[in-house]
Amino acid sequence: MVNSSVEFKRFIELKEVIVKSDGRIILNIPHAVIPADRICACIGPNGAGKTTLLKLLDGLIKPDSGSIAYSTGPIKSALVLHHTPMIKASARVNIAMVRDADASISSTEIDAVIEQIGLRHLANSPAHKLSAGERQKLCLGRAILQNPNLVLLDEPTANLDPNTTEQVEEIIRQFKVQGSDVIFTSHQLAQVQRLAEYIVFIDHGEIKEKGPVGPFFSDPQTQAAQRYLHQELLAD
Ligand SMILES: Nc1ncnc2c1ncn2[C@@H]1O[C@H](COP(=O)(O)OP(=O)(O)OP(=O)(O)O)[C@@H](O)[C@H]1O
Repeated sequence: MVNSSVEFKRFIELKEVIVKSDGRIILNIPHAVIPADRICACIGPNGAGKTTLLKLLDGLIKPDSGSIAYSTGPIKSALVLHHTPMIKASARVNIAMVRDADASISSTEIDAVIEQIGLRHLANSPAHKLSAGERQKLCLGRAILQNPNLVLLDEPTANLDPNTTEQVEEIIRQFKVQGSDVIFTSHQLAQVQRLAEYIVFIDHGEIKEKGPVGPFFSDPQTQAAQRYLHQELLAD
């Protein structure tokens, strides 16, 4: 397993991390270095602990024990989860809610982001009536406006059609271009191969394998990863 931080310009180091829920260990990471300087995909079976890892990296949850440190020191992250609730107001108002945390965000910036995510024609429509794909774009727009060092995306294109998936993938690439590091989860292996440069494979709350995308797909080292890839490819 590649575990050296030397090869990464920016990375996140987890040490002796344990996360429990109702007394059950749901994440157990004795030591891991996750690169932040390249688009990283966190994959693994349902219930493996991927979302929990994203929440942990965001600081939304704290580990029961252990530490998480960013090589650059404290950073600003933005987490985009599934099914983010919308308030009963326009898409624009929902996007502009990021001002609650950062009043310096201007109307011009908000308009530019609405344009970037392709929602200009829906800016005044009620956000709670948006489709799943439009809603996801809105959430990504909020994340863009937060100008994070690290953006964490939980299954960003789950249930989206191919065209919307492509649009959302382009928004994700733009995060990188605009200087945000990206870690996302996905069950879509073709997407992972399109977008990611590095894989973190989680199974039963443990990082079983990690490394560059190509070797992971062509020659997975652990039985767990081999089994997962085999099953997912059958499901595709
Ligand atoms: N708030 C919670 N309370 C109780 N258990 C939780 C909670 N959040 C997660 N879990 C449990 O932790 C485990 C890991 O969940 P997590 O959502 O991180 O998995 P995942 O890999 O993202 O799964 P999926 O691919 O299905 O989204 C699961 O067994 C889940 O039931």
